[in-house]
Amino acid sequence: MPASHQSSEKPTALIALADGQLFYGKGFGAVGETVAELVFNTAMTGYQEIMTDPSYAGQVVTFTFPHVGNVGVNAEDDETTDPVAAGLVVKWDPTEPSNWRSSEDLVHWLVKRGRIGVGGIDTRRLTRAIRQQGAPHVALAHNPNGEFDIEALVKKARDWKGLVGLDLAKDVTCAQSYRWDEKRWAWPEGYSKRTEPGLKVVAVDYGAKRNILRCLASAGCDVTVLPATATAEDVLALNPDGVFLSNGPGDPAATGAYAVPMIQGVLEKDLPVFGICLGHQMLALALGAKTIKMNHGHHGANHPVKDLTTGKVEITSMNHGFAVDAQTLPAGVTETHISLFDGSNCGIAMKDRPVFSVQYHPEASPGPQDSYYLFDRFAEAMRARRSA
Ligand SMILES: NC(=O)CC[C@H](N)C(=O)O
Repeated sequence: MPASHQSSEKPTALIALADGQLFYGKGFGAVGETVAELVFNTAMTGYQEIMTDPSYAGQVVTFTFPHVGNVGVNAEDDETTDPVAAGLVVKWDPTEPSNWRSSEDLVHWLVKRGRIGVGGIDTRRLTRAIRQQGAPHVALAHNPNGEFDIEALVKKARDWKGLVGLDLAKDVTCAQSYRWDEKRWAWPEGYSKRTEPGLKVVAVDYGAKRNILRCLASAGCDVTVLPATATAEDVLALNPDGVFLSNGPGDPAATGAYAVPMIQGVLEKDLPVFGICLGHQMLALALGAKTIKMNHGHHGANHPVKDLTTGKVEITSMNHGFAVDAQTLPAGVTETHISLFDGSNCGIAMKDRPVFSVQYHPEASPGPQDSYYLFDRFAEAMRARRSA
């Protein structure tokens, strides 16, 4: 069993919460400081996908599962080019990786990519603090000589303005449009390319995870990705069969300032539209509903969701700190999915139109694959429109 950080060792990392609570640990990865919102994730696998999920911009992730780093890091599982989460907090220090796909260990990967890790933390206590006070603002510091200016760190955490009102999609979106043809990973060939003619999908990138694009390709879509600030004219000029709205970081209300007019322009045409997570929230805003900040959000790979249209329960992957307020859904829009943890909204659809979205992550990366059917539902809607 790896030893967690012992209190007799001099701590080399500090997590300072805005309310003054301090958590000392052992630093690894990059040296330095960062200020962010602190969330916890309950997934037992997929730390690499979690660290590289662009929706985690502005957040430090506490892993409630203790064995993080044990399968190393590989060249295939990044959800975007670099880690986006601001840092990670774990109970056990990462051990030597053991996995046939591992090409690097987590610690060096974090060093190269400038992300701080903190080990030896009582993550149950920290998670309880997050649940009790709502996702706190924190300053994370890693200093090998163990010296910390505690007051300054607490002040930095306190002064940080937080995610409400913050548009981060602009920071993580692609700079230019591009085509995507890689399909989902499968044994034994790994990733393969879509070669057959496909349904033309424009995916608007607010911080898209690669596995979402792969799921679209596997469902038969010929995907063109456009930057977050694309207008309805840009989207419609490509004459798509359907429009996809991606996940992404930050406050949907802030990103909605430019995304909502684009979505409303697209909705004037009778096109299938599918949104995931931030894309779900912005579709809801475009339809006239409101979003709210949750207490500590949902982050994990074990979240039960009920599909109200079929009565089926799916176990899902989630990562969101905002939610659509179902009370504000206008006439003509139904709630299609709810969380069985807290009843919060997890999906909407327009009545009589193939326009729908979910709050969770059907691309399952990391997490269960119960919800892949949504990509097929989107593809079927596009095929139906073509043959109408
Ligand atoms: N995964 C996502 O797209 C997250 C959406 C949004 N930033 C939230 O935290 O709720």
